[in-house]
Amino acid sequence: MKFAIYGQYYQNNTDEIVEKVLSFFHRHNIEVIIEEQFLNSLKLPTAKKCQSFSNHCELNENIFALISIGGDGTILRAVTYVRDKNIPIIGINAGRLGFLATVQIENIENSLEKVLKKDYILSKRSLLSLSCTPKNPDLVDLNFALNEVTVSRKDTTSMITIETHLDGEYLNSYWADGLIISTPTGSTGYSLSCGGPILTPEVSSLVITPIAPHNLNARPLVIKDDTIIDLKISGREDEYLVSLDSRITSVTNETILHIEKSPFEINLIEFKEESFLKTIRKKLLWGEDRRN
Ligand SMILES: NC(=O)c1ccc[n+]([C@@H]2O[C@H](COP(=O)([O-])OP(=O)(O)OC[C@H]3O[C@@H](n4cnc5c(N)ncnc54)[C@H](O)[C@@H]3O)[C@@H](O)[C@H]2O)c1
Ligand SMILES: Nc1ncnc2c1ncn2[C@@H]1O[C@H](COP(=O)(O)OP(=O)(O)OP(=O)(O)O)[C@@H](O)[C@H]1O
Repeated sequence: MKFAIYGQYYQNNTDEIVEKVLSFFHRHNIEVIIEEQFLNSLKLPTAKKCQSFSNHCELNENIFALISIGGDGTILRAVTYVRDKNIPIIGINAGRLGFLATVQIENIENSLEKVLKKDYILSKRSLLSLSCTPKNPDLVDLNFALNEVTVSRKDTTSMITIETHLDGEYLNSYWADGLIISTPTGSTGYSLSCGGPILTPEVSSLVITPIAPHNLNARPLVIKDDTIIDLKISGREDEYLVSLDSRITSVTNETILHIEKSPFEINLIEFKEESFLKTIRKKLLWGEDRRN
């Protein structure tokens, strides 16, 4: 059995967190491989003895799970290493919200113990894939998103028009700052901030949420997740922005975006005491009513 460790940032407490993880695995005689840049940032002597990986090709199906140390942003990056390899992700929350990264630092050992006993739930998360006509080199390799694909205006305060087709049929042209196509996982991220509904992770749906539309009659729309979405954008500037989770690039106005569900899923390791419903209550204060 072998585990991979990934982190994006080095902070005052990073060595302490990694030390907890490594000493647990050392006690259980389990091999660990650490992402190269993260490993180089660590000062911990025990970490220096571990092997490293520097890209997704170096992770294979022998890895039992990838441990992401950081916040939700780090999990989104961790997905770019795991891709379609079926390696589950465990998120240790060293950040603020930690909506996807649910293991708290004080529960590291307890949670890893449960992983070894297989006392966990694999939460299957759908992703979105993006392709463009004509092709855009920036969107060939990392063309998938766990949270959402967003289009938004660039270098202008002027709104853009987003002509939207679902399975080839015209839906409408949003006149707005942008448009979010969100997975169930992403429904608690950017889409939520723009008035979108929360989807539980297992539903087979996507949400189309406009960003500040100048219409009273454009509301978030829930659609089947096997729908093929085509977007054609026009506006005063020649380019607009496309983002996949936290990665962003510019695209010219003539480009047509094709968005559909990815052929693979990401498995997030969850523990019974940190279910999705508990997480929305705890981290989004869902349903909190101070009067009662
Ligand atoms: N106005 C907004 O709410 C807004 C704007 C831009 C991006 N985002 C979100 O941020 C993500 C990128 O993360 P980043 O770290 O690069 O940006 P960031 O540093 O601005 O952090 C975004 C915040 O969104 C939270 N978040 C991310 N994914 C989430 C999810 N699935 N459910 C609940 N909360 C979630 C993170 O915990 C963090 O607090 C995007 O995928 C998008 O969902 C939100
Ligand atoms: N390896 C790490 N060690 C210690 N702290 C970390 C580490 N990675 C991230 N953090 C802390 O978490 C913060 C946020 O990290 P990250 O970008 O992964 O998440 P985020 O998208 O901002 O989401 P969240 O709201 O969950 O923190 C960082 O600014 C830092 O304070």
